[in-house]
Amino acid sequence: MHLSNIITLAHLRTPTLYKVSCRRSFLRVACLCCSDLSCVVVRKSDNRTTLSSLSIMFSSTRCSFLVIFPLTYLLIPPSQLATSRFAPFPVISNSGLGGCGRVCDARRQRSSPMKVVCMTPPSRSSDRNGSVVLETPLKELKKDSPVTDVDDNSTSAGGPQDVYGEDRATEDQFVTPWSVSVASGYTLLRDPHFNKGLAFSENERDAHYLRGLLPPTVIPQETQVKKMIQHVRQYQVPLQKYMAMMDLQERNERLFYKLLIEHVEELLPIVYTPTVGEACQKYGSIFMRPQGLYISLKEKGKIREVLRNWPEKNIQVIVVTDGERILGLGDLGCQGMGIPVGKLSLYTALGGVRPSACLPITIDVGTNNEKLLNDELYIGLKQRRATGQEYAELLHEFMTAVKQTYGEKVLIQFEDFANHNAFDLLEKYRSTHLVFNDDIQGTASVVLAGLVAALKLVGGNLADHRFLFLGAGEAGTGIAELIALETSKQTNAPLEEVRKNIWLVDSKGLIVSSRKDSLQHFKKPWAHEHEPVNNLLDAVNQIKPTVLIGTSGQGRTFTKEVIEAMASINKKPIILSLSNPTSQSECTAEEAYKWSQGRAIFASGSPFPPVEYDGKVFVPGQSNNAYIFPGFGLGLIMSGTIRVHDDLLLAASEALAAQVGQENFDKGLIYPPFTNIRKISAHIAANVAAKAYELGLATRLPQPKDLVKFAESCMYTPSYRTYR
Ligand SMILES: O=C([O-])CC(=O)C(=O)O
Ligand SMILES: [Mg+2]
Repeated sequence: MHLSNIITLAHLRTPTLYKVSCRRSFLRVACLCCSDLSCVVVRKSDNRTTLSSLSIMFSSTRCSFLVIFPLTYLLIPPSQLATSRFAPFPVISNSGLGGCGRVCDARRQRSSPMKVVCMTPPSRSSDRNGSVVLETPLKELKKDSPVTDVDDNSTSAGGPQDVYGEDRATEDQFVTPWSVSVASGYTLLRDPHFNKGLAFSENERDAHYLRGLLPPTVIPQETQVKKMIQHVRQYQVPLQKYMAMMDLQERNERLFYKLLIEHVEELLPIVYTPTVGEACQKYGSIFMRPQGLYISLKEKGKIREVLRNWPEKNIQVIVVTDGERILGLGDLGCQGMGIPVGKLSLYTALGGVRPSACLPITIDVGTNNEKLLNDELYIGLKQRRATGQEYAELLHEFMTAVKQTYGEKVLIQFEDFANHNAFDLLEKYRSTHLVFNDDIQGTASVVLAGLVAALKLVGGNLADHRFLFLGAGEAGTGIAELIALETSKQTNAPLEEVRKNIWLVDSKGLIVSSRKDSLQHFKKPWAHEHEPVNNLLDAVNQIKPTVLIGTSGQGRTFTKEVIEAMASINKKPIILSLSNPTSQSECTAEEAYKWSQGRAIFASGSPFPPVEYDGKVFVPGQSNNAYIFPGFGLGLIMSGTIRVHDDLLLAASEALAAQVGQENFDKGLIYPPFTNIRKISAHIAANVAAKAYELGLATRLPQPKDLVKFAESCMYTPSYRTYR
């Protein structure tokens, strides 16, 4: 077990319950902050340990921090532990504490930027349960040696202080480079989780050894936000803005999220679609520091170990890609990492999931992108994609390892997998894991919400409309199925019947029954009786849709003729051009409004600026799954939901549609603005959780009375904490 896995830090002076991360029933609690050590063994129940009683025992010490060691760390059997109650713990020398030997003032009550690090994991072996027990060199801890034996100033080699046996090490002995430290001084300034830059107060500068490491001025976070937005705005090129934002995320996480939340409309297109697409394309050359976890074919058989290498243990959401279909840009291999990183930034900024609970993962099984294979700066495996059994085995090991490591309730969001794998993975794991495919299900949910809102502008029910899709992949068939499901619920008509109002065109033309035998399985439900039609324009003229939806990944495919045909059939044609990024959008907002003489109700996957046509300003909506997945995920997490059911997607959709106000409709909008996204996410989360409780899928009991308030109370806010 990795050291950071087994140590939980707690503040002694807060007499409450502490959640501890290990699964053993005995813990040894020791103070590592000062040499004035005490030590107790506590019994933990229900994964919580009462520390209130400990404050009495520690009141004689001057120290305000505890480190809790689970049993495995000390290698003492429970029987022995039970009898060695209050047995002392060997002192770890101040030098071993990396500056933590300073006595902390117990009277100060606030949070502390403390961390425990193991430079490399010690050698380990698996016990029967698959958990790992430390072997050496901690074996050399003299577990029976009383604290009173210890001479704090002793420097003699192999003395009581020499708990790691380092002084006696010779070249042929293995030594583990441990370091246990409070983040302070220079290290604190370079830790993005704790760094506050010039916002460190005078007191904090004194208490955390920051004097002289910062210029003398102290500024509040609000001023830092103002400064940073000016900094980002000075760049003309979106990719430069992206890099400035990533740089900030690496430097000062809370400032990054505060900036993103407060300027969400402006910065979403930078940290997310469309700029993130360009960042993925150029990832090799802009790559500075790794973000997220890379699991390649080289890690086959070792995925649990790879997961353990991630510094955070309490993971709630994983976004994973294999990079084969990044937005509409195709196979970007390992460089697809920008997508999970971007999606998870939105989980935090838009949905309020703690950054430390988010884990971006890229699975690298190679790439079929020749350009990348020949690029010396390519960061991934330089081989063609593994497929078939080899692919399935790696993915299965990954799915199993995730559940073993993080439990049943971790949400795994599949992102930007190619069609065949996306459908197969969702099908295979939906009954055993908490999985969600953003491109199939998230996109479907956001589009359904937009359509339900659009009905207020065009009239009628879903059943009165006729839908035509260009693109019959994940998004196209996912949206089609959710529309059919909702229509069937509203009308009580069988699913097969309502599907007949929904038509799809793929690269070979309209999907019709005569093509059924050669169709991929996910297209078959849409093969209706009709003569073959081999292009979109003819399909529009023959099917006469009221709604045209682009999910083709092909830019400029809604031509002037196509839009004009839609406008000649409908008074208010609904046109959704969903492919991302902007270059792949089926048409631009300007084209949609101009070619329909300002009559189109238009939304797109990537953002477009407002358009002036015939003296009127049209504000295009953004039909992007970013409206759904952060709130949807929050709803699952806060209710402890263990499986995703289609009704949860409908619940998310319904909640989003309900957030479109009259002032939005008046502007022709079918989505609310992103400025209110955290409020919107809280409503989505509440509706999703309510449905999960109704379906018996939620495990967090009892159900909170007011789910919207509960969702809001669960949300992370990026304001700075005050350090004691
Ligand atoms: O990332 C986005 O903007 C939406 C999405 O999931 C995709 O296009 O694959
Ligand atoms: Mg996607």
